[in-house]
Amino acid sequence: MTTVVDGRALANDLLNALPPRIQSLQAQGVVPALRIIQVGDDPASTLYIRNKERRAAKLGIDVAVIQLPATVSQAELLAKIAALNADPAVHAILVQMPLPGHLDDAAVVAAIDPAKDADGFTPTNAGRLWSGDPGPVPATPAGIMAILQRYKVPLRGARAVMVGRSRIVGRPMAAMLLNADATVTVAHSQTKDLASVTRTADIVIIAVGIPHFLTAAMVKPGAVVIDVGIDRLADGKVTGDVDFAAVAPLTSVITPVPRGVGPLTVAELMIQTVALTESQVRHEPS
Ligand SMILES: Nc1nc(=O)c2c([nH]1)NC[C@@H]1CN(c3ccc(C(=O)N[C@@H](CCC(=O)O)C(=O)O)cc3)C=[N+]21
Repeated sequence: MTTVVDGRALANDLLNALPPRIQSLQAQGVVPALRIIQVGDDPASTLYIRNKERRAAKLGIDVAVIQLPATVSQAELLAKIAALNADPAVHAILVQMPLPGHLDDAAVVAAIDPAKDADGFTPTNAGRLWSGDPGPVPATPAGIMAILQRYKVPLRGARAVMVGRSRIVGRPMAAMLLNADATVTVAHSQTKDLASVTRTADIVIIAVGIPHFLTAAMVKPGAVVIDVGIDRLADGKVTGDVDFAAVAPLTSVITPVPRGVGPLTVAELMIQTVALTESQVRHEPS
């Protein structure tokens, strides 16, 4: 029997815990404030950002998108981040990825104050995660952990294969699974005989950005399959990295695209924004 994850319902459930926390901050005169920096106007990024904005506004989070032209210089972008770091009314900052090629991703991410790092991408917070210490964590892998927990997928001792090694998904996901006592393999574009690796997995998580890349021959019967891909087909339809029709019948639990991992990414970002605000309020000099 296959269970298809309802990402939208789980996202709504998680978000239901936020209003009391937001109200308690408001009672202290604080409105959680998230700033999203978008460089250029990639339509997919604009859509994801709109979903984040809509959610934030609905919750009473003060959200604003700072649009910078695709030609912005590294120095100008770093100056914008420095200004947000210094603004006590801003609690959470994220720079939407990917950035145009002339910008240095690593340097841009490293410029964000780790205490305001909504995505948990800064080296400080990535290091905390790999060390097993608390801190802000990347939203997509955090959302996947919420799915695995809600659908009661056992992690201790389980064989988990992460396909993809990006800063935003693969690497932090591997750390979170390891912190949860899974046996973790990270596979990627240079992995030899990928199918023989994924077929050993109790849990396969894929984030490669290639439509229908994971086929039935790559999955062990009864496995859990988590699809992080948001891939656009020629006809404009959105699909995932998993050949869902062929793979789903083999699985115990599988996420669809859309309405699988995506809504959890947005929810976890809201949760992170509130958590960062709470910790800044606690640490405020009185
Ligand atoms: N600094 C940074 N942080 C991010 O968190 C970040 C990023 N850069 N760059 C791009 C990825 C992608 N991402 C998504 C957000 C919302 C949906 C989402 O709302 N998905 C819906 C709708 C999908 C659709 O219809 O296209 C769903 O899957 O049901 C998906 C993906 C955040 N990302």
